[in-house]
Amino acid sequence: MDHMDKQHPQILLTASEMGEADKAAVQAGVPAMELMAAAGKAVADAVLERWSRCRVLVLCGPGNNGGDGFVVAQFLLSAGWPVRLAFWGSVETLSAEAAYFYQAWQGEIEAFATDLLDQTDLVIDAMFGAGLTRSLEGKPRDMVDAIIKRKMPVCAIDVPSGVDGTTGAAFGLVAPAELTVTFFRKKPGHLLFPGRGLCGKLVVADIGIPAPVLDELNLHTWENSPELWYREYPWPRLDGHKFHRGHAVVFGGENMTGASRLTARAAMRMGAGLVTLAVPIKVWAIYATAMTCVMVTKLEQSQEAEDFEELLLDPRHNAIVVGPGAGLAGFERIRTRKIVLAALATNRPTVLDADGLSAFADDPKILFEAINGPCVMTPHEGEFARLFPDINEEHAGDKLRRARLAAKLSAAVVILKGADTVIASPDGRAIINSNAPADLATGGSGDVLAGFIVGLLAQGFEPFYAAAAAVWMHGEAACEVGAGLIAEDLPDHLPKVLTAFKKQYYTD
Ligand SMILES: NC(=O)C1=CN([C@@H]2O[C@H](COP(=O)(O)OP(=O)(O)OC[C@H]3O[C@@H](n4cnc5c(N)ncnc54)[C@H](O)[C@@H]3O)[C@@H](O)[C@H]2O)[C@@H](O)CC1
Ligand SMILES: Nc1ncnc2c1ncn2[C@@H]1O[C@H](COP(=O)(O)OP(=O)(O)O)[C@@H](O)[C@H]1O
Ligand SMILES: [K+]
Repeated sequence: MDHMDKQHPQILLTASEMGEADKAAVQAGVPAMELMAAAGKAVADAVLERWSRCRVLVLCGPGNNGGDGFVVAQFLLSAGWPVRLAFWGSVETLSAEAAYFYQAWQGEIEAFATDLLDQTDLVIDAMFGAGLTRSLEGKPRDMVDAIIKRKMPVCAIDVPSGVDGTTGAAFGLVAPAELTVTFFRKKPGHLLFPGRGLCGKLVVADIGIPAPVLDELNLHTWENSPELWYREYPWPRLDGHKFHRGHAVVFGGENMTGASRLTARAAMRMGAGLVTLAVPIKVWAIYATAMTCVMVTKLEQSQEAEDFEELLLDPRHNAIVVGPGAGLAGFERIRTRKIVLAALATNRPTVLDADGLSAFADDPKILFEAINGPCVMTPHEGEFARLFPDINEEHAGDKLRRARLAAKLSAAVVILKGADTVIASPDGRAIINSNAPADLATGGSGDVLAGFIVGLLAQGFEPFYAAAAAVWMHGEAACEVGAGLIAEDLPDHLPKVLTAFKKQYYTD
């Protein structure tokens, strides 16, 4: 836990946390004026680097986002670019620093009008920042509408106006940016959809806020990176043997037999010393012929759950996964529930995925009450809605909060999957993943993820870190495979990912 440092470059700041950091910086002696000057310069530098000289329109809003816009405009003008500036707001309500840069702007100040776009090649969106909580209306809205219709290139300051920096939600219309320049640290809304898709390339600029100001804040959100968890990673011991690396147990069902096979193979690849697939006797042959390094064990007809319990009496079976292909049709639902409850009763690290979650849709409380040990749940949005309908409704549009509340309610680490997977701990910490390519949207990739997690749990990795590490490795493996990825490829590309990871992070 100690390594999830608040000063980490991976820490993410909500709009109000950014405000607090800003205040603390000013108290520490960095003038607000200097912060704004540095912010505007950083944006201008990023524009000069990305675009060649062209006609720029800077759209300034009523707050400090607009203040940054005045600075950018002046820098670009001084660099010899043709710049026009339009302001929507009132001079009287500008902050002292924004008012200063308003005065310092050497060009004309025009009113918002969409025909300004006729003579424009590049728009600088300095209308609203990350703290916006309602839709744009009136002139700013008309402007955004026109920018979208004309498909104009946009550089956004802090966030594309209309995106909530804290949640990534979009209020009404938002003009997508090609480049977004934000300050000091990323905000969750840069990583969560739809915000992430509207930011284009994201640049984080240092504007002189001293990192130690973060120590005083109560921060608990990070962008996923090995930096957060590599120090705790269960590296194989030089003198180790397979029993040092744990023994994962995977339950496999009768119909979707591929799912748990993917899970079992993924657990082996992740480094579990041994993996046992426990399956109903009538499908045993199917599994046994398909698996090689994975052991396949039989569960007797109509007493599968009891046999599963018996298997778990052996304390060397130190991590369990139930869900992929477990089955929900007819009697299978009851069996899946029993198997899940048997796993949870051991209080050993358990991963619940897919059917292992959906089997409790009628009464999720039974599941939550049974969770008394380390547990990682991996719902996709559909499964999440089944287990946490109230949280889902009440906090629609706020994935980070939904995952956090679900983790708290269930006392499990919750991995809310998707293109912007969130990993939440019951203690309130959360990590947003950002390395997963869209190629992962393919059947079976979630089953592989469940296997990666259990593989790390078997080796003794703490569940929150195991969850974050597995999600990151999953994304890296998918990047290794590239386009055309099928789920089978993921475990088989993991060795390259693990090797590169070890090369960069292992220290004896
Ligand atoms: N450390 C920092 O926090 C720094 C922040 N800076 C800039 O400051 C910005 C934040 O400034 P502000 O807090 O002033 O926020 P904004 O610039 O987003 O402006 C908020 C203002 O707009 C009004 N408003 C909000 N929603 C509206 C709507 N839908 N329609 C009409 N008016 C609306 C609010 O009442 C408020 O007056 C950041 O995005 C960034 O660009 C930079 O100057 C550098 C330093
Ligand atoms: N567009 C996307 N970009 C990145 N990752 C994605 C995307 N869509 C899905 N994923 C990831 O792929 C996996 C899919 O899991 P899941 O929905 O359980 O599928 P399945 O049940 O077929 O295995 C999850 O890890 C999810 O985060
Ligand atoms: K903006």
